[in-house]
Amino acid sequence: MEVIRLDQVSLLRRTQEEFSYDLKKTLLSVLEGKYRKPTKKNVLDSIDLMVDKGEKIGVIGANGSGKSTMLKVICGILQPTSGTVRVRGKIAPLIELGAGFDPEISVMDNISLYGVLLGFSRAEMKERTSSILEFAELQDYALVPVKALSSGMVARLGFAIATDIQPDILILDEVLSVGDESFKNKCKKRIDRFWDNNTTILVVSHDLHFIKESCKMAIWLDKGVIQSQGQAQEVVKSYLEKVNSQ
Ligand SMILES: Nc1ncnc2c1ncn2[C@@H]1O[C@H](COP(=O)(O)OP(=O)(O)OP(=O)(O)O)[C@@H](O)[C@H]1O
Repeated sequence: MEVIRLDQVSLLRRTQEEFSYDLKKTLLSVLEGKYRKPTKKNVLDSIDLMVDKGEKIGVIGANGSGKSTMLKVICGILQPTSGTVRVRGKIAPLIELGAGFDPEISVMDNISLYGVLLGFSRAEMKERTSSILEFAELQDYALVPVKALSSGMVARLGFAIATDIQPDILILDEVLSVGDESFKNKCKKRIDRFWDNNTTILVVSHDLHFIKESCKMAIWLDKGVIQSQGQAQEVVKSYLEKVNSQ
């Protein structure tokens, strides 16, 4: 059964020049005749993708090739400029952990808020609050505003909420670097459990050995275009051939 489908998905983003827009610099460059109109670039270009339930897919490619952007489009964090995205089931986006938190309200209230963003009801989140606090090891911080937590604690909380129950789809960006060593081990164990079950997993990584060993399928993105997709062993092989020939 198909759980993710992208049809002709493209996403335009402003280039860095426009991003760091500076009026004084712009005026000067106009006066000096050096002004260049800022451009937009296709960060994702006509992506077609179909993912079946339970598949484990590695996403590889050079820096800036659009891997994280594609995952964010699948999670609904970014809207494509054109094309359609269809996702069936509950997604746990382990990407930009805690980005949806409200720093002014308490850890407990953020658990409800974040859970609702992920598609769970408030009543459901209330029942799960204690197990989430326990996993995040933040029981003593339940009533503290999130702005008073360290960044590692925020990431731990985000991870604990998103993975409290087994998601249908797990989105992982890079090897998890959440919290300290002992917390990392705890996260790894939880993810390994999802890996053994029927969860659909998409993982971005530069660790090609890990992708070959852990994922059956892989996608190679190059400048926003899918260069190749198929068996992980084959895709990694052709990616390495291209890299080594440069
Ligand atoms: N907030 C942003 N505003 C404008 N452009 C962005 C933004 N975030 C990323 N980009 C651009 O989108 C392109 C793809 O970035 P993305 O982060 O998806 O690449 P990536 O393949 O995940 O790279 P990496 O391996 O370095 O993590 C890059 O050219 C980057 O400069």
